[in-house]
Amino acid sequence: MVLSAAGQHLLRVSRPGAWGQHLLRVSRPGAWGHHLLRVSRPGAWGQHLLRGIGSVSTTAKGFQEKEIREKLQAFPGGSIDLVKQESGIAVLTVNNPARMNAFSGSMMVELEERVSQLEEWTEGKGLIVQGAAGTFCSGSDLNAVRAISNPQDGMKMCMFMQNVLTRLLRLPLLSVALVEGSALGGGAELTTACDFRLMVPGGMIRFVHKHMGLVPGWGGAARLVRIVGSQNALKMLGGALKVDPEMGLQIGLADGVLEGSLDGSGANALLEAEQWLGCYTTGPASVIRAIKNVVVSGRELPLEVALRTERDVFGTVWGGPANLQALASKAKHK
Ligand SMILES: CCC(=O)SCCNC(=O)CCNC(=O)[C@H](O)C(C)(C)COP(=O)(O)OP(=O)(O)OC[C@H]1O[C@@H](n2cnc3c(N)ncnc32)[C@H](O)[C@@H]1OP(=O)(O)O
Repeated sequence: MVLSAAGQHLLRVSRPGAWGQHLLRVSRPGAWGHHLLRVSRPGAWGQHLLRGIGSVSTTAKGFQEKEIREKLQAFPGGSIDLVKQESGIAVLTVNNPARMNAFSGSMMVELEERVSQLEEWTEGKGLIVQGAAGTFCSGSDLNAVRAISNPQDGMKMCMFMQNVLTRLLRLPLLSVALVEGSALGGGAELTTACDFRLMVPGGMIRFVHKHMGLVPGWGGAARLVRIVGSQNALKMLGGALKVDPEMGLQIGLADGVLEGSLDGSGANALLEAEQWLGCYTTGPASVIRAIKNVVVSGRELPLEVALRTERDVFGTVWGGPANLQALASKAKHK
């Protein structure tokens, strides 16, 4: 259900007149340029609203998702692979090693499809996002970038990726970016679309946009400010800083440093990441997903709406199987 009038606070990045003329407005609902924060509301007790709080509107003026999908498909290569595991932790792999896991156009479209699959995965609790072959992701495929370097197409690609990454972050799963090797440009933005970042020694997160004559456009700057604060974000973007694991920990970008691969296959780092994430995903899916939902609403919604959402989510777990079992076991929390 789309939030109704009083609670609707919409963050809109809108465009007056021609493509390329950017105006950043924080505004109220009504006219054009919608980025809607949607929450679903349970009709009755026990009804699960854990589809997450959000599909993002793709109806912003000038943005025809079908059209941009077709355009992106014209730049093939690589894949986005998804493995859903019995443990409730899925692994999403950015797979284009010949181009250091750069995002081709078809990979952008595949990412959207994988996010849709994860939105439908009701048993899921966690997600690890990694790159293939020991490196994370070198951003958008520069061959595709060159071919769609006109402002209209660039803006459409930007909106497509911004929507997809917003949906990724809002999934009712605790998500981790496993950063082995380099996360550059759009790859750095991708790391911020996860709840946590784990870095492997030698790993690097670097917003190289400035050197490309750009700023982040996939939502990476907005998310970065929320993660490390505006001072650090300014330094990272302004200096195109190479953030290694040590600096990552220091500024709060990294949540942990792993030992990393023993054999260069990435297997050990993935195992370590699964163990790390397992500390937070142990327990019933309904509860873990509810935890993510209340945190996302607290982070993204105005307080009044977040409190209402929290009540609604609370209603989905109160008196539920996990709650009743805990009461029956007279659990002590020493
Ligand atoms: C959203 C905005 C954006 O994301 S803009 C894109 C930002 N990213 C970049 O500018 C990355 C540019 N690439 C690099 O700096 C280097 O290739 C990095 C990733 C550091 C790897 O260096 P190095 O280990 O020496 O390998 P290399 O340069 O020989 O690369 C191997 C092959 O991969 C390719 N590659 C790499 N990155 C991209 C990319 N983003 N798009 C397309 N191709 C990429 C290289 O061109 C190279 O290909 P080839 O072997 O020469 O055919």
